Amino acid sequence: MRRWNGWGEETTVMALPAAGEAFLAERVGPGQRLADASLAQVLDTVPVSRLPAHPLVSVAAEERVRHARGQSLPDWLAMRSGEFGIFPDGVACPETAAQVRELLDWARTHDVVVIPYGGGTSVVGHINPPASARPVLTVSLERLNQLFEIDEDSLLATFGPGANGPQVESQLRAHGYTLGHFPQSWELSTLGGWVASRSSGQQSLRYGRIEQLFAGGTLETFAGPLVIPAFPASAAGPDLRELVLGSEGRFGILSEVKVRITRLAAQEHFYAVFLPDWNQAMQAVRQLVQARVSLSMLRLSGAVETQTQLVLAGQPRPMAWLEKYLALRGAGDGKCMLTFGVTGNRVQNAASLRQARKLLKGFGGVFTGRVLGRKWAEHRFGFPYLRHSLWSAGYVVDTLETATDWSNVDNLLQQVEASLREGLAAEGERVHVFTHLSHAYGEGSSLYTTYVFRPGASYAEALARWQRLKHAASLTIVGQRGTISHQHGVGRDHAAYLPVEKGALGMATLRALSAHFDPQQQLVPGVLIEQS
Ligand SMILES: Cc1cc2nc3c(=O)[nH]c(=O)nc-3n(C[C@H](O)[C@H](O)[C@H](O)COP(=O)(O)OP(=O)(O)OC[C@H]3O[C@@H](n4cnc5c(N)ncnc54)[C@H](O)[C@@H]3O)c2cc1C
Repeated sequence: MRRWNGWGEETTVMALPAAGEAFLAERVGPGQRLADASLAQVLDTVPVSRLPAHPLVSVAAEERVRHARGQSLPDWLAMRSGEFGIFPDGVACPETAAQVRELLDWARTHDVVVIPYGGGTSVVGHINPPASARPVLTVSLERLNQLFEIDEDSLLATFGPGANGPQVESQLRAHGYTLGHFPQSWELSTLGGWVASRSSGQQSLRYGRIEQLFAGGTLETFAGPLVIPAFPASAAGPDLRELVLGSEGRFGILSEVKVRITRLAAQEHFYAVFLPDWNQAMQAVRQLVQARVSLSMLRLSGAVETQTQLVLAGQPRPMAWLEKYLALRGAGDGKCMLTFGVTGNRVQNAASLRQARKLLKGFGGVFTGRVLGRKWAEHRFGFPYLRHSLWSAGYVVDTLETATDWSNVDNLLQQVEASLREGLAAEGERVHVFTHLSHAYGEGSSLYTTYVFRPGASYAEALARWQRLKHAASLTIVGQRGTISHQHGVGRDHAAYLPVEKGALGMATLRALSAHFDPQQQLVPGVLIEQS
């Protein structure tokens, strides 16, 4: 069963090795454990629903608790402390597009606020019910998860929006296809959520971001259904898919999603290479993508992330041998690990691997084969579980991400890291910060930063610390030419920083679109566009 107060399946655990705990204690101090609330305690705080009865709407307390929060750090603290504050008044799980329509019509009649809910994996406060005088209905698309149609000539597949990663892939793989969209939240996040929040998967280098995969579909809005047909390409004016991508539920509910699919590859392997220092590593990655070497993923860890990963691997002896070997080959202190994948047929993969190895060798890269790459692939969806073991050990972990052009990547990285590292200095606290580049493009790269800190003596203190860190990093990002989000979206947590990026006219355009599709502002108010 899915955890009600954290990530993933209750039975799945990713342990923090003893060496990992010691490593963190050395960097930020001994852990500080806070007591968790029980589900029974939280259920006692759920108020009576304000919604009128409807056959598709459940007002059961547990259902409302389980759909009240996503996976952001404030969500995590709310769930662990039991202080949710606000719950949706009800949860509906439509099974057909017609039921989605029916629920919107009903919400309009009864002046109900509506929150489209995919997998609830948002990390920026997308799906949290707002404080509102109107009742709030969460519409979970989880039962609308089928593959409706597959066009094998055109490589197009039509799904219900609530299909999560495993449901998308298992239904496509049965026919020999893949979508190739693998965000780290793949286990729980959904097609509709990916489109609505402009998601990026780990293998976007081969398959593209969701923008490239989303071919069309239907958005049910308060102004009626917006049907977007799929074309291989079109010059028929502005592309309406762009209205839906990143709309974060503000314009309507996706009830059907058409995606571009790919035949399953014959072969796929992941490899690890260590580069002597950050500068050479970054140049190597830039050249790999600009030379269009055909890789399916790459992830370049900075020196601190590399060191942290080797400790968290929990195998001190083999890692010590590896480090000795790498140092002998010129990748000592300051080394950076690059993990990359090749996907295709044997001939294509052999050629790509040869090209990549040759280029990386020119930057002092030490090739270590497939072992670490295989480990990455095995655990690629497992790392989010580490938040639990870190929490039990008394540490808070969160991540943030951005993207910028190559000429600014290093500057932005250094500044974001510094803003986090020094963010709690006034109260004498240290923050362990590390970064990787996860999605590289010809013109620039995404930056994905993880930070670990101690919660302090109370939940309120933990939240205040996070707010300070998040605000400092967000100001740095928008002030230094980064986007406020490369893949997590805007939600509530980034909404205040969005105007810097979009400008006054851009924000006015978004507001006008929202008013057009949702005149009474019933769809996730406060998300994407701050309430005035
Ligand atoms: C551990 C972890 C790892 C993550 N890794 C990645 C990653 O690698 N790449 C990445 O891109 N993101 C990642 N995320 C963020 C998150 O998974 C994505 O934003 C994802 O796209 C959200 O999908 P969801 O189905 O869970 O949507 P939800 O969280 O349920 O909703 C997100 C937004 O989409 C809207 N929405 C959902 N479904 C619909 C619909 N059918 N119609 C209209 N609007 C809808 C909601 O109203 C909300 O505004 C990660 C999150 C976690 C917790």
